[in-house]
Amino acid sequence: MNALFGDDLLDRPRREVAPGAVHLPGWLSIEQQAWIAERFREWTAGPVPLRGAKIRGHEMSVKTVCLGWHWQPYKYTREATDVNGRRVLPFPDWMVRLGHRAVAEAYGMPASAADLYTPDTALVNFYDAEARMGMHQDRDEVSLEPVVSLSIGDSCAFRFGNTENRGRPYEDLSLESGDLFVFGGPSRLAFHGITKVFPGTAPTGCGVQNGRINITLRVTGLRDTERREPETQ
Ligand SMILES: O=C(O)CCC(=O)C(=O)O
Ligand SMILES: [Fe+2]
Repeated sequence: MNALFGDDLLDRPRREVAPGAVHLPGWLSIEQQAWIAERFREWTAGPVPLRGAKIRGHEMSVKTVCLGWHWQPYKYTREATDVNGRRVLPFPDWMVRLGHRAVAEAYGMPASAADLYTPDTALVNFYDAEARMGMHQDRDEVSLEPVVSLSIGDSCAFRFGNTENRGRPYEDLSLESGDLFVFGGPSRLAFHGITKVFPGTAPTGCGVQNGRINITLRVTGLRDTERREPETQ
């Protein structure tokens, strides 16, 4: 019943968690979630596979595949130089549109203003029941445009902290399948992490039976530096 009539959303209103950080529960419909989960299977088929990035020699428990630009600690490149050297898949147009809508709705902006938000990379994370992500800042981007985060599958405990350090003050909130979380402005460099995934909580029909997909859309602020061949006259 909950999934059908959205009763759970009555207990989970949209909320500004901190200045510039907005949680919109149940933002994606179950059909949109299932459609994105299908795309996830295509992205993981290559050219670059899902992999745990290595941080100071330790492989992350969260597995990631990127679109547009490939992220590795602590840089973005077009080719996955720490995986197989292949260029990552392009950033899809529908994700640019989704990013516009997300920013417009989170900040109550007219759609025309949100059009200026042009994400060019997505980090697509997969969490199994044991995966966690330690407290960190998203700071490998040159741009300080907002980060748009979408969740599909199992629920998790998301810790959203302050911009100074990994410790308190922070708030623990639950991110569930279909939720949108946008953090920008004064919260853009807030520390955040995933402390737990709750197995068996993915709603029927979301396209993920076990585990959690998280997609963060970002603006790298980078430009390709390789010189193009001059056009022949
Ligand atoms: O899984 C999440 O909700 C957060 C992911 C994240 O913080 C990141 O990819 O940098
Ligand atoms: Fe992050």
